[in-house]
Amino acid sequence: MSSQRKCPFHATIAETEAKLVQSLCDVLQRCANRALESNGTFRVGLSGGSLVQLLTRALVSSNLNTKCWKFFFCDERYVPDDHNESTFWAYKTQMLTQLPNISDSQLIKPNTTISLDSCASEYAACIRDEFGTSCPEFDLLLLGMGPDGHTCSLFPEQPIALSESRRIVIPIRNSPKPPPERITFTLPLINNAKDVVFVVTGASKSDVVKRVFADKDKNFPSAWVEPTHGDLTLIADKDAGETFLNSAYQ
Ligand SMILES: O=C(O)[C@H](O)[C@@H](O)[C@H](O)[C@H](O)COP(=O)(O)O
Repeated sequence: MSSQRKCPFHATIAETEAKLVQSLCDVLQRCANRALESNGTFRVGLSGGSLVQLLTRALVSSNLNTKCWKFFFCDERYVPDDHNESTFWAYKTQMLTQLPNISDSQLIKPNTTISLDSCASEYAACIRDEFGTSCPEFDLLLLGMGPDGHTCSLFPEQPIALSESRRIVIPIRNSPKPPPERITFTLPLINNAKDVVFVVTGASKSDVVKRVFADKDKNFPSAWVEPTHGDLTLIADKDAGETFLNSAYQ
């Protein structure tokens, strides 16, 4: 099952990790400049996994001024803030420790001390307040992708989450990847962003990168990411990008 992509699509398959980090720096610079010129704040959505280290490297190696940046979480595990499975905690302990100019208050995190449903709805309200609109438009979303084609906490086994059309953040109760309880951005919020960038590494993802970005195979949640008025970018290392590179794509 494949379909035509309507949004502009860019792909970078980086030969080395240094080049991948440089591509990420370039995206950050472009999106931050645009946001800061137009409204004085750069709002970016983060994902967990390998992105934590890659983004940290990108920011450490660049001289980007992050003073007016705000970081949100495209998904978060429903665990205490200082839990070793918390994505917030990963950024706090791995990124903020290396970037003292970024303060804790620039990480806008979900409240995982309340019920899971409230955590999701409160985070949605927080995002709507931040943007002053019911239809927030992130300047940039940085997404990862699992070998099963999941992104954020939208998993192939959970089609109802994928079909959410009203709420911008929802609770997830049966994530096949632990921990089972999470909150996640939904497609209406993801696809309203100005730029959505997947950062994907590792040979285990080579086939799925091709299935998602070349075949646009909707069996994989990542293939549903298609900004309605923004750009879609894939930044992959050569292991993850190999099968994609060898295929014809448009
Ligand atoms: O909450 C999670 O389980 C992770 O955030 C997860 O969704 C991650 O983003 C992808 O699995 C890609 O992870 P890697 O880049 O580490 O492979």
